[in-house]
Amino acid sequence: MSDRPIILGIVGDSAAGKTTLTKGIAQVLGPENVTIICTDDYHRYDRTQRAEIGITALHPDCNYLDIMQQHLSLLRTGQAILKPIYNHTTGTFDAPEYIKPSKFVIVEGLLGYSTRAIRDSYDVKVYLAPPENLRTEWKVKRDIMKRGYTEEQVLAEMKKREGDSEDFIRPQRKFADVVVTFYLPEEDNEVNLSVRLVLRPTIPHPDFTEILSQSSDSFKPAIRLELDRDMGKPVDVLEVDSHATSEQVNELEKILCNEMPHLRGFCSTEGNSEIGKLVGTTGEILQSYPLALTQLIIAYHMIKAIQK
Ligand SMILES: Nc1ncnc2c1ncn2[C@@H]1O[C@H](COP(=O)(O)OP(=O)(O)O)[C@@H](O)[C@H]1O
Ligand SMILES: O=C(COP(=O)(O)O)[C@H](O)[C@H](O)COP(=O)(O)O
Repeated sequence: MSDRPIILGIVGDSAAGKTTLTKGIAQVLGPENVTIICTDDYHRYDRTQRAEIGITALHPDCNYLDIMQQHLSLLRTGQAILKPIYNHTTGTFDAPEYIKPSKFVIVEGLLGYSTRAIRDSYDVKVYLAPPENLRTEWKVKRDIMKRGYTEEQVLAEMKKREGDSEDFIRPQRKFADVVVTFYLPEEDNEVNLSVRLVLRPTIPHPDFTEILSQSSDSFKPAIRLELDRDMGKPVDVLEVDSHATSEQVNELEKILCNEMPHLRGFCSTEGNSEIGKLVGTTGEILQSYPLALTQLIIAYHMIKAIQK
């Protein structure tokens, strides 16, 4: 059993869904067992300074990556840090906060896999890659509702950031153990999101062969495991369609929960009504099976890491 904190990285561009997934995983692991760190706190410049210099928050030079790395090393050995705080409302920094790591630490942000030393700090690495049109929709709505911007301002900022997204954010995908893509299926009238999980062989995934055997060329179940390539390398891909039924979801949950008794309370067979819930872009509460299964699979890896 590991007696140091287990560290999960969640990386992706702005409004890719990092905070939403982080909260969902913390709920499965028990919020009292989880310390959440947002790496926006390691911005080197405040909003006014960034505008003056003409640099975006996505550029490595705009962040104290060295201090982030020091802090992750300390957290990994169970030591406390004095973490800066970037305030998204004011665009400036608040007084730093003292943080002692809990059993699990989730580190979410823009540049979490950009150096070798930082990457080596994690037990599990997740990258969020929604299609760009969906991310734009999420960012516009979220930044209007929560961060006080207008639609024009958000779109102009995204345009300004595009070069840095391409150069510094997206290349980090290749370092992830799991790449998560929520997307809107093409079928007419579909409003719920499906998920595509790229499972790299960098960590041992649950045994999904039972699911693999159910697929065939002529029959495409709502939950399926496929072999594919991602960034040129062979990977397993677990697809969960938005229209998967609760019975189909339960089958997958059983695979996870039989191996990991701690997760049992979160399998919907046991009737947990909270898993997969999220706050939508207009503040509405939604519930998604694809999100619930994503939360469970990542929580599975965190608990597995603690057992090592
Ligand atoms: N899995 C999801 N399903 C539906 N909507 C989502 C999902 N993830 C994120 N969103 C929406 O996108 C918005 C931005 O997500 P958020 O988690 O704040 O992104 P990030 O932390 O990466 O900036 C959220 O306000 C939420 O409404
Ligand atoms: O891109 C992000 C990261 O946050 P998230 O991933 O949660 O979107 C923020 O916009 C910057 O940290 C600061 O920018 P601003 O000047 O808008 O505060």
